[in-house]
Amino acid sequence: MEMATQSEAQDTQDGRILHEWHIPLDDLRNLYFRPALGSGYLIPSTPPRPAHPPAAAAHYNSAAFPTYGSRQRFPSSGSTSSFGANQVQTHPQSHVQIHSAASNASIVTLASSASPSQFARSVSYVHAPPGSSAGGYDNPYPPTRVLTSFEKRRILVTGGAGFVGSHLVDRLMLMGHEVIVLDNFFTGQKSNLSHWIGHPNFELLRHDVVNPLLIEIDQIYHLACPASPISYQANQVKTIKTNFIGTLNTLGLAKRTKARFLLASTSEVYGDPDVHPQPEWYNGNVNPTGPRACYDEGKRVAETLTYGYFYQDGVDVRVARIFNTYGPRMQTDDGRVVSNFIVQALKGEPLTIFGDGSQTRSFMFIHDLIDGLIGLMNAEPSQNPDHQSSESQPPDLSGGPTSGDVDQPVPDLPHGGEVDHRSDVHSPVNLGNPAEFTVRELADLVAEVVEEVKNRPSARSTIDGGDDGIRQLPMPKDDPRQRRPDTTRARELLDWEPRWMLRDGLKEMATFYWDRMKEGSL
Ligand SMILES: O=C(O)[C@H]1O[C@H](OP(=O)(O)OP(=O)(O)OC[C@H]2O[C@@H](n3ccc(=O)[nH]c3=O)[C@H](O)[C@@H]2O)[C@H](O)[C@@H](O)[C@@H]1O
Repeated sequence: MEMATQSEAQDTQDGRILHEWHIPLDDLRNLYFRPALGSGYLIPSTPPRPAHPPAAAAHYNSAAFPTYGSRQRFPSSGSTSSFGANQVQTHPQSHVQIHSAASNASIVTLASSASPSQFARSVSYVHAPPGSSAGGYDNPYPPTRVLTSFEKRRILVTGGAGFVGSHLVDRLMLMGHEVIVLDNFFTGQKSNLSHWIGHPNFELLRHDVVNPLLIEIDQIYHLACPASPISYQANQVKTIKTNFIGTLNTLGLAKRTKARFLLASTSEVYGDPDVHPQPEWYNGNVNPTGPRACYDEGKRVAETLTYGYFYQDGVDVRVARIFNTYGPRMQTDDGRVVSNFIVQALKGEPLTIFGDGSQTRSFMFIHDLIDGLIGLMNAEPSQNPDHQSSESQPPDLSGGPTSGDVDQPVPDLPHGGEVDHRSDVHSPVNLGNPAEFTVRELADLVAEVVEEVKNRPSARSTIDGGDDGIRQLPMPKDDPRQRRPDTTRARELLDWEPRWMLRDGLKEMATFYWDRMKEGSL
């Protein structure tokens, strides 16, 4: 495919270092260009009855029931499933046996009570997305790297079932790490991660970060918080609580376990900026009482807490300020502009432009963001004395870091001037694509790309809502007029630059939604 060729060529031709987190694009695509569990349908089927059903509940186990441990044919799905390689052992008296099976199928057997007669009434479901074969692989999981115990990290991703979180989890799993996902499923979805469920390196916890959690962990990516304006404004108090109490709890966990902590902050900390493009030293222009304040101020206090734990307790912290990001797995009703426009264009509906469409944003494709996040988490301060600039020397901190784990305290970010960022891994880092577009330009590009994806002569001509297929709606309050990251720091510190052009990323995302439309789930 055109995009794969381009991206792969960039990997090898732009002269930049390939890190262990640069996974081949096709391996990543395998995880989202397929029907997710949860987007298909359930096919009832009847498992073969055992020749000699056990007489008592205590004998209900996988040894007594060959169904659970051997190859089995499910006539209704017409395919052969192999569950032996991926058996889940539950307590013998458990009412539910769950077998993660092939990459796109699983069986859930409900034995409503432990008696032979009731077993006869038990029902099995093969979960088979349309067009899939239910099972068929001995190892149902995508191949992951094998790491030594020295290299392998136990990594917590809060909000790991969401759009950004699930792509991060994919990458960390493919890299061979052990990943624990924590999500309250307010905006996250289990189907984003269904391909990992049952994998020995993977654990999914339904847990809200506003409650403390006691686990052992090496690294924490703290992503938990709805990011779309309609989601975070739906319950403003909860949004603030998530950012404040949730971050407090997660930092407490980092402190106790001495884990490295990365906060997913946001470009929204700059508010409606009066400095353009936005460098990290810019302190922003946020309305503390407006409708966006719960998120903007929530993330600002999350940053403040992060540096409180850094200075006071020596927690090894990283802060990524993430600019507008898009890609496959964004929920279709997410409400953000890219998902709205693509879904509207695919459905032949008018694209809803808020205001006159002259406001600007800089859109980053999800794979670029994940490169940046993992790069930042693993960045170490440069040991090269040439890189130790005076600005990045530790300021005089009475009562500064108390732990020897921390390499350098956060300097005050200098306003302009010559700075060498390579020695300062702790200060905030902008992650965004500096290519800036008006919302109107985005609408035009989306219409073109969707036309290509649908392979129709003119998608735009099929969009209702006036001559140009646009419906103009009022501008939301406090909506930033312009936004573009200054990415100098990310480039110098992480050797990171976005590689995905907007057109290519939009095509990838439109193809993802188009597949969902064809399978009937959109
Ligand atoms: O996508 C993101 O990463 C960011 O999305 C939002 O920030 P915002 O820039 O307001 O994102 P959108 O809701 O996608 O809006 C972008 C622009 O498009 C406009 N828009 C949005 C939706 C739509 O249907 N039409 C439309 O014109 C909005 O008014 C805004 O000017 C969140 O507040 C951020 O936390 C998040 O980081």
